[in-house]
Amino acid sequence: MDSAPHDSTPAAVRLRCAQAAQGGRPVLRGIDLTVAPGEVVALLGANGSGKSTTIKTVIGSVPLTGGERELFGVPGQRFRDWHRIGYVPQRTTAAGGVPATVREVVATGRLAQHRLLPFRRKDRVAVDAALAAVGMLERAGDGVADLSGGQQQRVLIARALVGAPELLIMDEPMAGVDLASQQVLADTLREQVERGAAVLLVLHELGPLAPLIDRAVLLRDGLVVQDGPPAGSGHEHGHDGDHHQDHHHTEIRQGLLT
Ligand SMILES: Nc1ncnc2c1ncn2[C@@H]1O[C@H](COP(=O)(O)OP(=O)(O)OP(=O)(O)O)[C@@H](O)[C@H]1O
Repeated sequence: MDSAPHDSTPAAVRLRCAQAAQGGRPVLRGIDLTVAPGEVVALLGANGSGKSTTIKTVIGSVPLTGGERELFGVPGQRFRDWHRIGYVPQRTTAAGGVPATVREVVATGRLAQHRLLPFRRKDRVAVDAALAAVGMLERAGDGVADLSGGQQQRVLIARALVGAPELLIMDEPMAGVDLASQQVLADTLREQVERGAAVLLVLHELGPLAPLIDRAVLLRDGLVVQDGPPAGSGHEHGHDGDHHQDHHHTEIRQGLLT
């Protein structure tokens, strides 16, 4: 969890003064964001502050109207190595009525890997391993529509993990997830961090993931207003009794940002 990037190793994610609009209205007004290899960064902020839009500019589904984006040192427009990135969208976008089994959904996470060649044994092994990692192997043949919200979330995470990505991007992975699934997600994330993956995740509160977070980046109205170790992590600067120094830290500690 060394957050200091080596000079020769490009950041997994770099946004510089990123600007973006939603529905014709400016939403990001100049975001600077870096995720180093192996680093775990949480994006926090009130509803509408631009967290999801920031994630979407990183993966390219919302275009920048200004500023720059690099993935693994490559300008966003030229980046093609999508197998290096696992993405877990906000669950509402992938839920209801999908007529697919758990195994089929997770298998789509291998598409970038084998470039339209038929699935082979190692793909099947990878799918089973990802399902086992999130405790869903025994549900592999079930329809995703029959699962609880927390179980669906585990399936989406298995899909993102099945390609062993170097960068895992997750939008509110804990939202609407039961406690048992939250624990599975925290354990899964810890395993990814231990194998060296970088992680960028949107969170409403740090909650059970707090011990895994290297940096918390707080957004407000499309701007970064705080970027540093999460309060209470033991990494933060400052002195005991410095209560007045930074009320954003207090917001992060409380994890209540709305
Ligand atoms: N597809 C869209 N069309 C129009 N406006 C949008 C769209 N998506 C987001 N917005 C607006 O952009 C702003 C930022 O939204 P964004 O989803 O990035 O915020 P957020 O910080 O992720 O909040 P939340 O916690 O509610 O998801 C909000 O005002 C939102 O209403």
